[in-house]
Amino acid sequence: MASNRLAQFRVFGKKIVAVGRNYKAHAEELGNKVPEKPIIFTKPTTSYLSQGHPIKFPPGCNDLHHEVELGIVVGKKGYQIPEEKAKEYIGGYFVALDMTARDLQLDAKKNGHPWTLSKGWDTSTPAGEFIEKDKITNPQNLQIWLKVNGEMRQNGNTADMIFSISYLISFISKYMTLEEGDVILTGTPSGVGGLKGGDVIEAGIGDVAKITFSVDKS
Ligand SMILES: O=C([O-])CC(=O)C(=O)O
Ligand SMILES: [Mg+2]
Repeated sequence: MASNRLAQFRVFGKKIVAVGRNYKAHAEELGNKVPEKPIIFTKPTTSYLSQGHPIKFPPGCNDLHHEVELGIVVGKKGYQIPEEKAKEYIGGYFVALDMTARDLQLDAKKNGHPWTLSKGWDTSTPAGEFIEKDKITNPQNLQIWLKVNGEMRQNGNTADMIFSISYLISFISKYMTLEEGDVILTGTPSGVGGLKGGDVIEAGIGDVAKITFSVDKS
């Protein structure tokens, strides 16, 4: 991928594919079973938010949660990608937040309904700048962390993913073509929690990348 700007994956990326409960400790903290195969959902690209703009509460939400995640930017088109070739399809990385209206999601879960609105409203995917692939030697050994108002809330390591990045690329592409600029959100470690208006979120991947976003409850 030539340019290193977020705009790059906005322009080319057609979809955001997200993975749920990919860290045992997070599945358990919300009282969910540890999955035997990846739980996949999608978010619209209109949910992207770049730094300098506030995260908004969606209508009807009183329990807005942060979820920091390692984002993978797909580097080239592929369908039914073998796991051993998956790394060739990684174009780069970014720090992402999979913002979640936990009360709306709980309601959807109870009724067996999709999570789309609880994960997909405008501003629900705050994203950092594109990180070149060669800046990260081992994406399965990265600290991912998130602070709210300076206090550490999430502090995990990508080594603890249940399903590896290569496995996820192979699994997702069995069903849908991955295209250049599409992104995969690889799931959140434990420590998710509620936010209020005026909170400031800082999150990052080790010392490679950091993002800052404020929360607006108006
Ligand atoms: O909402 C959830 O708990 C599922 C999810 O996105 C994650 O695990 O990252
Ligand atoms: Mg998530």
